[in-house]
Amino acid sequence: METLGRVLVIVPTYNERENLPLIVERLRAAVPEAHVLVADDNSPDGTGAVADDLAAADDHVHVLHRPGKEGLGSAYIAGFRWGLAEGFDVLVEIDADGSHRPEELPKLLEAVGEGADLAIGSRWVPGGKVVNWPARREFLSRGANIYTRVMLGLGVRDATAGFRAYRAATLEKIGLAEVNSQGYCFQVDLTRRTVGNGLRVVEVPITFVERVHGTSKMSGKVFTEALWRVSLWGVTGLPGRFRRH
Ligand SMILES: Nc1nc2c(ncn2[C@@H]2O[C@H](COP(=O)(O)OP(=O)(O)O[C@H]3O[C@H](CO)[C@@H](O)[C@H](O)[C@@H]3O)[C@@H](O)[C@H]2O)c(=O)[nH]1
Repeated sequence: METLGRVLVIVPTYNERENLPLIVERLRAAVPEAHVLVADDNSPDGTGAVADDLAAADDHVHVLHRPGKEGLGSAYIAGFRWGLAEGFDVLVEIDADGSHRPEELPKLLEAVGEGADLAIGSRWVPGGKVVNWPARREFLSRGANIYTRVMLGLGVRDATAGFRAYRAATLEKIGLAEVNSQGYCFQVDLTRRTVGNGLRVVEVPITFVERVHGTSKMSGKVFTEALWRVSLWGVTGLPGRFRRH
């Protein structure tokens, strides 16, 4: 297995005051050498101030304050740009709410170390599962992934997953400047760009646990954006049209 270099875990937050200290503590324990970047969209509940306190107490924790709620995709892109500028070699996405278990991050990093350009923590491969998700959410996620597979033919079972590890070189290659998807379809967008560039995607089975504190930011707007964008990508071209070489 190759040495990974410096790892940055990006945690996007919108109203995650209760969850943030827990996830940061678990991340720091699970992968002590990794740095953590909280990308907060000026959460009304004061998550930004909680993040500042965590950063003041730990030199491996950093905060990106953004002026207002601009969506998950835009928060991650800002985090990626920060991480690439700081010279990190692997950039990780994880939800703040504990749905993704930091204790499973070493498995994702191992997959990158073994040659994956993108490792996805997947609910829908053998060995993957969801715990405590309402039937409606499970139906929506499974349905969205089946629809995405049929429309885009990416060969990925959990293209909407939000627990991921990217090589920096992957993010540099896939054209972040052209990404304008905002909600959860951002995950599909980056997946199709990675596949379209001929890079290697590996799905690692994970257990997704429904949050205990706070609420999901899933909304009609997020759902509608995903539906029309995936349809558009499906009818306008194969992943190959994003190939940059
Ligand atoms: N900065 C910022 N963060 C946001 C925003 N919207 C959501 N987040 C943060 O993004 C993470 C995921 O949001 P949730 O609202 O908790 O997501 P979910 O409904 O549990 O959705 C999960 O499943 C989706 C579908 O499979 C995934 O696409 C998604 O990434 C996530 O894993 C959380 O840490 C949340 O605070 C935003 O506009 N700005």
